[in-house]
Amino acid sequence: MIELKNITKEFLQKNKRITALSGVSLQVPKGKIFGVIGSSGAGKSTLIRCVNLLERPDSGEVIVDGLNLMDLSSRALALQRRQIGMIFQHFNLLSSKTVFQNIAFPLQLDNTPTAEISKRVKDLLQLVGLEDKAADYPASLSGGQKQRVAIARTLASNPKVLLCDEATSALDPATTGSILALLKDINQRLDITILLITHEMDVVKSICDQVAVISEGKLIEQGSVSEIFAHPKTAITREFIASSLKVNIPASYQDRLTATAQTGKNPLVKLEFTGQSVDDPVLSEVSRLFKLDNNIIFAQIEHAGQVKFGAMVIEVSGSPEAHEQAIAYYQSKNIGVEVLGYV
Ligand SMILES: Nc1ncnc2c1ncn2[C@@H]1O[C@H](COP(=O)(O)OP(=O)(O)OP(=O)(O)O)[C@@H](O)[C@H]1O
Repeated sequence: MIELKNITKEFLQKNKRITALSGVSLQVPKGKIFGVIGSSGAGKSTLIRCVNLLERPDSGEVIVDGLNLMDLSSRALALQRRQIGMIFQHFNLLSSKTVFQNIAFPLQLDNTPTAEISKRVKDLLQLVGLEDKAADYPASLSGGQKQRVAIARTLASNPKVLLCDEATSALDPATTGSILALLKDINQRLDITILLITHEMDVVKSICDQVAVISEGKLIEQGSVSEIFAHPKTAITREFIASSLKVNIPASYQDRLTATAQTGKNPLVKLEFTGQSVDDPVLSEVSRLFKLDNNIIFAQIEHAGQVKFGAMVIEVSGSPEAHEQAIAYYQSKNIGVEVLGYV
């Protein structure tokens, strides 16, 4: 549905050339959700804005639904852009118009008959769960509600493609979750292809089928989400994956934690499960084999695609020899092990 071929884009900043995108190629199959993740300044916004030619690449091809947008006249491009919806981090709603009027706006521009507009807006309000907000103004809505209005407004033109420019970055985690669920619902129910950019691996993990990692204007890795989580090839990708795991040691343990072993203290061990880790019941195996006990202090195990990954912090009792053996055992199963200290 979307294909970028060898896109290059440079900007001039104070007489200096900045390469925002260099040789970027990607394909988003129809009906899929494709995420592009990267840190600040990596080129994400430039990339997504190239898809509807809000930013015109210096070279390369932008093909959407079989049409090379770079070849189109401005009239033909304007028509084609209606097939490509876009939502933004800061919603971009018209503050002087009600929720209803905001959603109706693209339909009015299209000269849609009033009765049809009324029906379509009602259906869209229902789809995004805002039936009771039709007469409200954006200022009285929460961030999540504003983004729902923006999504409804974009869907009013029946786009085939939805571009999401950091659509959840201004929202709290719970609201982020509900907007991502709405995007997934729209993708499945209306068969809309979604390309999103984000700096959060959580977003990728929760709704994307495929992901590309962008760094300094280049796509350094891309593949299915489970492939990338299972076999990250670059340090940057590994960092993004690690950033979606937030290991949390309770204060009562934190207070007692010492860097060196002491009599009467047990090691506090962090285990990291990645796509390479063997999927065995390792805690009970270790306990049986080496006669030690594991007390789980913290655990976050998740699934992305078919891959299990996550982290766990355990307090391990038993002899020092048993601890050594357990650590070697975990390592043999490709589980990352780190002794955080002693408690
Ligand atoms: N209109 C512009 N004029 C000059 N330089 C620009 C312009 N737009 C982007 N750039 C530069 O291109 C590079 C990529 O910027 P871009 O906004 O695409 O990155 P990003 O990954 O979206 O970053 P962020 O997450 O901070 O928004 C940066 O060095 C930026 O300063």
